[in-house]
Order: sequence, then C-alpha cells, then structure tokens
Amino acid sequence: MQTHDIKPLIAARPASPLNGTLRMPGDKSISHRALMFGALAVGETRISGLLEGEDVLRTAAAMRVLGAEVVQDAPGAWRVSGRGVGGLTEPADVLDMGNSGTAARLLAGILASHPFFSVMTGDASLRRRPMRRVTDPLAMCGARFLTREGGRLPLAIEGARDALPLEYRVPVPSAQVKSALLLCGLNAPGITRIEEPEATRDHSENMLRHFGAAVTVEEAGRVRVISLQGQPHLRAADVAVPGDPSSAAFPVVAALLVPGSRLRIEGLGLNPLRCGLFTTLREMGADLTVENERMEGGEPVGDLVVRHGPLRGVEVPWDRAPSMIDEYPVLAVAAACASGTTRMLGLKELRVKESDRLAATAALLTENGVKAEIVGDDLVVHGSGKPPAGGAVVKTYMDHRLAMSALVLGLATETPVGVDDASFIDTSFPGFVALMNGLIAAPALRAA
Ligand SMILES: O=C(O)C1=C[C@@H](OP(=O)(O)O)[C@@H](O)[C@H](O)C1
Ligand SMILES: C=C(OP(=O)(O)O)C(=O)O
Repeated sequence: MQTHDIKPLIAARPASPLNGTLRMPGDKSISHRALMFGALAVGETRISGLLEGEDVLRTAAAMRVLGAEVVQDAPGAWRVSGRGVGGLTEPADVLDMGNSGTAARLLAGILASHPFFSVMTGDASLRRRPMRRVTDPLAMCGARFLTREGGRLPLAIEGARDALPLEYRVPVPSAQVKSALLLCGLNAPGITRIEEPEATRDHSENMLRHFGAAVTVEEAGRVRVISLQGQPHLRAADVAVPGDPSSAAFPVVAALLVPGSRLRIEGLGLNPLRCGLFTTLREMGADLTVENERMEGGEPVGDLVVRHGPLRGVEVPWDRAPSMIDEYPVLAVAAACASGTTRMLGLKELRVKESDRLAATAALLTENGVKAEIVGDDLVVHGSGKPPAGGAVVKTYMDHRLAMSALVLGLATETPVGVDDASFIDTSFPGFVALMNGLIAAPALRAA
C-alpha cells in the first residue's frame, strides 16, 4: 500500500478542450460495502469493477485480518470468501483504516456485534474526525468503546457477546452512521430500526437485500425508517460496481468550464441519492444528458454526456446536501467560473470531512482571486463569468477532493493552480492525473 511521505506538487495549466469517451473508477461507497458484505456472507462473492483506491484497499486488508479470504484475480476483479454473519475472528493487530471515514465507521458497526477485542486507528486526518456519532448509538447494543479525547481514533472496541438490536434516530444526515448501525444489527436478534430525518445514499439497504437480508424502508416525506431483520443468512452474491458519480464530478466540471469540451462517461452510477450535483449543474445551465439508462445489480446506471457551456449562479437548497455531500468543493469551482452568485446552503457536515472542507474550499477560491465567503454554514461564491486569476498553490490538508477540485480550477484560470500534495488523490481516484491528461490534446496536469 502506498504511503504518503512523498508530496508531489502538481499544477494544472490553462487547458485546451477535454474530449473523449471514458469510464470512471468503481464507486467508492459500493466497493467498501461489497467487501464487507462479502466477508459476512457464506460462500464466494465475485466483485467486478472494484475501486482499487487506497480507502477501499484498507477495507480489503481489514476484512482479511478479520478472517475472510479476499483475493484480487485481475484489476478490478476480486473474490471474497465470507465467514457468515457473526463469523469474523479477533484481529491480531491494530486495524489501520488510513484516510477513510467510511471504512472506519462501517467497520466499527461490524466489530460492535462481534464478541472480541479490537483496536482501530487511521492517518492524521482520520484521527481528527468525530467517531461518537457511531460509538454512542453502537454502545446501546452492549459493545464497549474507548476513544481518545473528543471521541477520536484510536478506538478500542469490546464487541457485544449477545448484541441487542438497535432502535435509533440518526441526528445528522449520514449514510455512514446509518450503515454502521445496520451492520451491527446483522448480528443481533430481532429488528434493528433506524430512522433518518433526511434520505442519504441507500447502497447498504440495496446491497443487504442483494445478499439476502430482509430490509424494509418506510418513507414519510423526507424521513425514512429502515428495518432490518437480524441474524439473516447472508448468501454470497456477485457485485458489478458502477462508475463513481463523485469521481465523475471532476471531469464533468472541467468539461463544462473549458470551451470546446465534450465528454461521454459510460457505465456511471446514477442513484438519485447521489445525483444532487448533476441536478444543480443543470439548474446552472449545464448541458448534461443521460443515455442508455438501465438497472445493473440493483443500481441505476447510465452514460452521461456533458458539453461545455456558460453557467449561471444558483441557490442550492440545504436539503439537497446529502445527495451531493462530497461534491461541494468542485461545485464551488464551477460556481467560481459562473456568472452571478451561487449560495450553497447548510454545509455544516463539510467541517468534519477529511479536512474542514467548508473553510478549505473558501480558501481555495479566494487565494485564486475568486470572491467567496462563509456565512454561518453556507458557502457563497461570486462568479464573474470570466476565468479567475489562479496562481496560488492550494493547501489540501490530506483531502483528495480539495486536490482534485483545485486542479480542475487550474484548467480554467488565467494562470496555473498548484496543490501542495497530490498524493491523497489515490484514496478515491487512482489514475486521476493520467485520465485527465488523456482527455486533453496537450497534457495540462504535471509535476511542478
Ligand atoms: O456511506 C458512505 O459511503 C459515505 C457517506 C458520506 O459520509 P457521511 O455519512 O459522513 O455523510 C460521504 O461523505 C462518504 O464519502 C461516503
Ligand atoms: C468524505 C469522504 O470519504 P470518507 O468519509 O470515507 O473519508 C469523501 O470521499 O469525500
């Protein structure tokens, strides 16, 4: 596994058009879950299109240490021989989840209802992120947790011997919290019942059903109640991972900003609970069309065609945030090049991502000559309809999405934009630089 001791400086130069037909790396959320559910199922799960980013490789390594057989047959093609619900075994060493909030929080859910001792840690970014949002509700199953001050990793877990089912209303919109509680509930008798005040990505619900669990979802307006029948017999099930819409956000915004661009992104995951960015870009005037829409492995998939065109500022409502939570930094870049003001409302959750993404996104823009401000939990960006000045080396704070957003901005600015550290891009989008350069006649992203 790659370490992050090298800090390459990469700058994007003002670019010629982006053109081509491409596929995105596999969806990160679905990839983590495919490995975890595969490890909890009986039999052999075959996964195609698995994201081989560092975050997902951490999950693969953890599942192996916990007793599942996890094998890579070819790039993207993996096999997991699971241990059955409740069948994982005590790890001999500390579980290091690297930079990945999803890996750490979902794994905490699995470990809470396995009767053994484990310790989890992560890199400096993950060790700053809040874990009480999962450990507080998980403790109600009978597990015990010890954390560092403020509920931070490292985390020691004494899993419950006879876990109780959970009944909980998730106070923040978070698919990670919801999924951690469902994973815990797999090894508890009876019904685990989770209420979420706003719908978040539902890959766990869809995939649990695909592996044979009984999951029901009741919807009342924005509120969703998810019920899982505990101790199911999970059966191995093949998973075809669609392209990641959160990764597609970067070439899509780049194509919208650089005159003459046209891209076709094939086999892209288009789950409506992940598509808030595309909705917003269309409201801004973007030419985005979907072709070949189909269902694959229980998820909507299609080919997305994007063409360059002018954008205008819009207001992005707070209740859209869960469907585009990882896309705000690159939306802010699009807003910086639009004409007029874009107000992105209700971005509190961005403060607890790999970095404080609200502050860091505002800084990314202002250092490159864009007028932007934070008002409460909102981000306000004043686009002038002209290319921003650029010229800054952006601080990325171990955050892949900030690095990619800054490099996309650099494709549209008057002068190049640099990033202090491009190495974290590999956590979610290995091959990003080569893929982007491959779309442009003269490579625009290079080592500084
Ligand atoms: O469940 C998931 O796979 C994810 C949920 C989101 O986090 P939160 O649950 O913290 O919103 C998102 O930011 C993350 O990239 C992936
Ligand atoms: C927030 C993200 O991931 P995680 O929470 O898994 O670290 C992300 O990928 O933008």
